[in-house]
Order: sequence, then C-alpha cells, then structure tokens
Amino acid sequence: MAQVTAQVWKLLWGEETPPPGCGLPEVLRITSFSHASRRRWSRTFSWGVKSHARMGDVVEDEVQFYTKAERYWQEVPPTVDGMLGGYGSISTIDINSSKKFLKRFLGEGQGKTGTSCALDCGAGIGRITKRLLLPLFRAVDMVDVTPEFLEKARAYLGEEGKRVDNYYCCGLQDFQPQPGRYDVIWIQWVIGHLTDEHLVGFLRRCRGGLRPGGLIVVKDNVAHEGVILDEVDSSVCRDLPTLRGLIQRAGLQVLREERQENFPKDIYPVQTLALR
Ligand SMILES: C[S@@+](CC[C@H](N)C(=O)[O-])C[C@H]1O[C@@H](n2cnc3c(N)ncnc32)[C@H](O)[C@@H]1O
Repeated sequence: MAQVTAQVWKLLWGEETPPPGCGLPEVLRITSFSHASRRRWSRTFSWGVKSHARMGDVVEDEVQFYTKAERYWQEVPPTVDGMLGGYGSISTIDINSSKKFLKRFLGEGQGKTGTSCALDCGAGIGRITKRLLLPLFRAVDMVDVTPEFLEKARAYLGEEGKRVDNYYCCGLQDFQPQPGRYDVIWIQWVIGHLTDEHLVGFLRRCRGGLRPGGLIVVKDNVAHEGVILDEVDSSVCRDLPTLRGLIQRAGLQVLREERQENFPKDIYPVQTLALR
C-alpha cells in the first residue's frame, strides 16, 4: 500500500515523499528535504499554507513561531541547495542580479555608499557573503540564528573568509548592529521569519548601524496578496504594500525597487528594495 501510494505521489507531484500531515500512512511521512523546503518558495505547493490579510491573523503564538523556525533550519543541510530550498540552481542568477543592483550605489563622494564593511543578515552558510559581499567590501560580518550554518561558513568561505570579522549567532529579532559600522546591510530571504513588530524594530536598529551614505537592502519573496503563512518552516510571505508599510514605519525610504528576472515561473516573485 505504502509503495503504491508513493508511486502515485511521485506521478502526481514528481516527489519521493508526501509532505507531513497530509493524511497518508506514517511510514510515508518522512520529510524529504527537497519537498518540505521547496514549498516555502513554490507558489504551486500549498500544503500547510494559510493566506490572510494581516500578520496577526496568521501568527497566533510568537514563541512557537520562532522556535519552530529554529528547529526547521537545524534540519536543513548546510549547502547552497539547503539555503535555497532545493533551488540551488538559481544562486548564480540571484547573485549576478544583486551585484548589478548594488554596484549602482557604491563609490566615493556625496550620496555614494562606501565599501569598507557589510553585514549579511540571515546569512546561512555565507552564500551571499562569499559571492556578493566579500568581492565588493573590505570586511563582512555575518548574523544567523543557526549555529551549524555559521560553523560551516568558516570552511565554505575559504581563504577570503579571513575578511569576515564577526560571526554573530543570534535571531534578528534580538540582534543589535554596532552603531555606525556598516556601509551595506544585506537582508535576503529571512524577513519572513520575523513578526511585523520585530521586523520594524530590526530595520530601525539597522538604520542606526549605517555609516554615512549607508544602505539597507531587502531581497525576498513577495506574495500576490496578503500575508501567507508556511507552517512547515514557520515563515510568512508578505505582499509588497504590506512590506512597504513596515519599511515606512521603520522610518526608511525606498530608493530603488526591482523585480528579480529569470527565476523559475513556479516560485514566488522576488523583489529587491534599497532603503535609506
Ligand atoms: C532561506 S535561508 C537564506 C540564507 C541566505 N540569506 C541566502 O540567501 O543564502 C534563511 C536563513 O535565515 C536563518 N534564520 C531563520 N530565522 C532567523 C532569525 N529569526 N534570525 C536570524 N536568522 C534566521 C536560517 O538559519 C537560514 O540560514
């Protein structure tokens, strides 16, 4: 029975195992890495996903929201594929677009953003630190809540990793950037793990962490409408008006906004916002 169901599942969804809690025998409820994590990115997978108008409607228990996410990430392999929910193949397109986006702001003189130090938030194993930030900045700091990822980063970054000054193991909801230290604070694919209040508070603290001419960049999935909860990795995906409202509450202005191009059609649209 289990074997037949698995075959049917594979035929229907192209996956080896069904997601947890979908009414199939326990023996089949092995959370396949690619399946569970792909769902966060893919708009075509909808198990355990709730859509609502406001964040308060989807996150009932804040403590649980954070602990569940921490537990989820502890089970994810410390690889590029792991960081991108099984979509490791989009990493190069992502980095190249980010580089083009960021380079516009960098330089010397009035209004330009310096290149002495950047902060990678929700950095994971350092996929962005390695290919985007270290090539452009003299020093980089990383912050992430999963200790195993930061540990892996030391090997993954190789020789260039010597220019990572600080590895902070901390939730962004509690993290306090050192005042006036950073030219760029890069926040990618992690804001969905913060409640609205914590995101606003974190962005405000980031403002204080900027050097003159400094820039905050948020790059993340955006929902078509409302706020969508993913119960598997315990994150939310907000629509753009909601995100812009939170940015405004943090006292930041959007300098530039860009939609990521050339990503697979089945994943959420991704938006990059430069804030000051
Ligand atoms: C989708 S991965 C993205 C990693 C990296 N930004 C990238 O694009 O390669 C999400 C990362 O956020 C981290 N994370 C989840 N919740 C967090 C929190 N509350 N504070 C800081 N990091 C968190 C996870 O450990 C994981 O490394």
